[in-house]
Amino acid sequence: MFHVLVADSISSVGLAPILESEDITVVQKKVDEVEDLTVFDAILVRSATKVTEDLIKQMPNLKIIGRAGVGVDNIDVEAATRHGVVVINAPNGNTVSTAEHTFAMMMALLRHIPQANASVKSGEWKRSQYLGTELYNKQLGIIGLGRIGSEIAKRAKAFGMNVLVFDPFLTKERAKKIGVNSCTLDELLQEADIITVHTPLTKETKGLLGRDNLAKTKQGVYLLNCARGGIIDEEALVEYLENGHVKGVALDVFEVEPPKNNKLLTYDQVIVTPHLGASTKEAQLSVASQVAEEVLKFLNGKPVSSSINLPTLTKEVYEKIQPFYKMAKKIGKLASQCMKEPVSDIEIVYEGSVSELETSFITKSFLSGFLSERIASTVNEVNAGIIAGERGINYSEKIATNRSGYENCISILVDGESSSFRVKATYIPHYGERIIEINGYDIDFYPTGELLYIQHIDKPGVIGRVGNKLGEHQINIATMQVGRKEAGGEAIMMLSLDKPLEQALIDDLLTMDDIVFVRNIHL
Ligand SMILES: NC(=O)c1ccc[n+]([C@@H]2O[C@H](COP(=O)([O-])OP(=O)(O)OC[C@H]3O[C@@H](n4cnc5c(N)ncnc54)[C@H](O)[C@@H]3O)[C@@H](O)[C@H]2O)c1
Ligand SMILES: O=C(O)[C@H](O)COP(=O)(O)O
Repeated sequence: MFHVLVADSISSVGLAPILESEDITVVQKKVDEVEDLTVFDAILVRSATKVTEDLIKQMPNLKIIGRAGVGVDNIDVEAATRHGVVVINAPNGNTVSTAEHTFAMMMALLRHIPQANASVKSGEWKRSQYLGTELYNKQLGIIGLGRIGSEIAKRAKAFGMNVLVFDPFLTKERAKKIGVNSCTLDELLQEADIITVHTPLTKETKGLLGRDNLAKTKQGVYLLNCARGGIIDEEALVEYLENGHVKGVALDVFEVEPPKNNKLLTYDQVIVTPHLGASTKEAQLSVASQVAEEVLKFLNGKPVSSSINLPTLTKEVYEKIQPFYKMAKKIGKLASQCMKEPVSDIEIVYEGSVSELETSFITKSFLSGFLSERIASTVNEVNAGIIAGERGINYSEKIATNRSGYENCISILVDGESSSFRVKATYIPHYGERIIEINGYDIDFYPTGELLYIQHIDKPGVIGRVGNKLGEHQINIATMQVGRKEAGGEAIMMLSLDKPLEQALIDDLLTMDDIVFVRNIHL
C-alpha cells in the first residue's frame, strides 16, 4: 500500500486515478495538520506548501514530489535530488490560463475595470473619471517568449497590437514562426506602451525591471507581472508610481506572498490578484490529472516523463557515468555563459572510454547545464532534449574517428547566430575534470567556482595589467592559465578568482589595450 499526501488544494476530479486506486491511501491535509509524516511515499503540492529539506528529512519514505503546476521554486529540488526523491511537475497544463489571465489584467488595467466596478457599487456614476486606452495599435513588449509569452503574443496580434519581444535565447527562426519582432531589452523598454514579463525568477531576472531599466521606459508606460514576484523590483516601482512615470500596474504575483504591508497595494492605479494565473477549472483539472498519472506510473515502477531532477538510470550505470555526467553539465554552463546569444546547433563528440557509455545521458546532461542558464529551473536531463527542440536548437552526438591521445575526451561545438564556441574536456580518475581546449587554444583548468575568461592579444604586459587591475579592486587570483596558437596572435586567459567581478570592472577591463573579450563565469 502506498501513501500519498495531497498538501494543497488540487482538483479531486484530476486526482481521481490516485483517489480511486485500491493500492493507494490518500490524505488531503496541510503538512502541519498531519500527525505522522513518515508514512508517505508521495507528496502533491501547488505553490503554497514549501517543500524544504527539513520537510523532506521528516518524510523518510518519500519517493516522489508532484507539483501540480509549473514553478518549482517552492520545492528544494537540490535537496530532493540529494535525498533520491524524484520531482515532477505539469509544465503545460496552466499555460493558456495564465496567458488569458495576463490578458484579462491588461484589459482591466487600461479600462480601469476594477476601479469602475468598485465605484458603481458604492453608488457613484463617474463616467468621465474612467477614460480608458485601447490596446489596438499599441506596442506590447513581452519579456520572455516561452510557453506563456508565446500565447500572449498570439492573443496580442489578434487585438491588432504590435508585439516586441526580448528573450536573449530566442532564435530568429522561432521569432519569425511566432510572428513577433525580436529586439534588445533597451529597444523594448524605449518603445513599448505596455510591458509584460514572462520569465522565470532567476538571478538574472530578479529586479530586471529595476530603477535603471524603468528609467528607460516611456513616460506613461503600463506594466504587468503575472510570472514571479521580484522580476519587477517593488521598491523601484513605488518610486516610478510616485513620480507618475508609470501610469498603471497589474500584478498577480509579489515578492512576498501573501503581500504584507506592501505599499503597492495602496495605489489606485495598481490592480492586483492573489496569484490566480493558473486558477481555472481547466488548468487545475489538467495539472492535477498530469501529476496523478505520473505519480501512479512512478509508484507502479514505470518510467515517468515529466521528472525534473533524476534520470532513469540503474545504480550501476549511474556510477560509471556520473563523472562524465557532472563534467558535461559544467561544460554546458560554461559554454552557455561564454556565448550569451541564440544558438542553433550543438555537436558533441565522444572519444575513448566515454564513448562506450550511455552517451545520450551525458549529452542530456550537457544540454541541461547549457539550458539551465537560459530557461526556468525546471530543465534537467529528462526534459533538456525536448526543451532544446522547442527552442529550435538542433543537437547531435558522434563517436570520434580519430584519437587525440586522451583516455577519454568530450568535444563540443556550439554554433550561435554570430559566433561559435568550441570546448574539449577530459576526466582523469582521482584527479578530476579538466578543460583542455577552448576555441582551438590549448589550456588546462579545473572547471569550478568563479572564473574569468579573457580573450586578448598575446603581447608583453597584458597579463600583468589584468593582474594589477584585479589587485586594485582587491580581487584575488587563485589560479591562472593562458593559451595561444602563435606568438603575437590572439590568446586566452582563464583565471579562477575568489569572488566574481562587478560589471563595472568588466567594462573597465574591456577598455584596456589588447583586451578583446571578457566574461565572468560561475560554475
Ligand atoms: N501567475 C501564475 O499563476 C503562473 C502560472 C504559470 C507560470 N507562471 C510563471 O510564469 C513564468 C513563465 O512560465 P513559462 O511556462 O512561460 O516558462 P518558460 O520556461 O516556457 O519560458 C520562460 C522564457 O523566459 C526566457 N528567459 C529566461 N531568462 C530571460 C531573461 N534574462 N530575459 C528575458 N527572457 C528570459 C526563456 O528563454 C524562456 O523563453 C514563470 O516564472 C512561471 O513560474 C506563473
Ligand atoms: O508556477 C505555476 O504553475 C503557477 O505559479 C501557479 O501556481 P499555483 O499552482 O499555486 O496556482
